[in-house]
Amino acid sequence: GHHWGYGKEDGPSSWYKNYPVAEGNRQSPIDIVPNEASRDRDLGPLMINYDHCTSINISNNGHSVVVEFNDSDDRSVIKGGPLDNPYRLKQFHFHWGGKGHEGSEHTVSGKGFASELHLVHWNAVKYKTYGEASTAPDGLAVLGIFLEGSITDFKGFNPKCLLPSSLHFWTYLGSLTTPPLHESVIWIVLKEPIEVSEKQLGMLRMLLFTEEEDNQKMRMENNFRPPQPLKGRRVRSSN
Ligand SMILES: CCN[C@H]1CN(CCOCC)S(=O)(=O)c2sc(S(N)(=O)=O)cc21
Ligand SMILES: [Zn+2]
Repeated sequence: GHHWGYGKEDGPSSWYKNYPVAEGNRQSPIDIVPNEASRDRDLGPLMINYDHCTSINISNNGHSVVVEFNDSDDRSVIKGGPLDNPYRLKQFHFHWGGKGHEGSEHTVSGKGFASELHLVHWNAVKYKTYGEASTAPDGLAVLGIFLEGSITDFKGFNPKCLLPSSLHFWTYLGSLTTPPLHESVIWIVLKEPIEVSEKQLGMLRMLLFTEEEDNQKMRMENNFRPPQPLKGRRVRSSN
């Protein structure tokens, strides 16, 4: 398929050439401005159940580090909040920068975080396969969690213990933040960041881009798309 990346030639500002939806009306990420978000009474609490999540593998897909889960049943689901159905956990991955407060995809009043964790879920009630859901306007729900650098521990990759204490969130209708940029994502961004140690962030930064076919190695960092135009969308806030 079309090769894309985060470099000068193949990065976010050139994705529109092969993926015209990059200039669509519900692109992600966005800059979230808290006092412009509307508090919505009928946004119920988010319900996250990862107790029996079963990870299958961890891989470097050349764009991020991805942990895949068994999504053959409803054992790991997210529901409530803006969602009309339970959405099944499929994978999680990270976006990060080379230093400091650059690296997250969403920003809050222009402020970025060192990294952003995306837990990707799909609507298995309405769609038969993940692929089908990934192109439907209500097919995916991605939970975004900001990571900021400080010296604490985070215990491995069990998503349950990657969640902050508060599940207060912002939500809006958006897209995948990488090609194919499908406008199929209900975004749920938690307000409270989790803290990871510089050591862990360093580990993320150490990951190399490794593409089987091309042998030149690029450092995998700054794998984030900048905020996209809101185009009149409403951002809602949980109570
Ligand atoms: C590098 C490609 N990243 C894609 C791969 N998938 C999309 C295509 O799937 C078709 C079956 S995905 O649904 O796993 C997904 S979610 C996000 S993000 N950053 O918006 O959370 C990007 C991507
Ligand atoms: Zn992502």
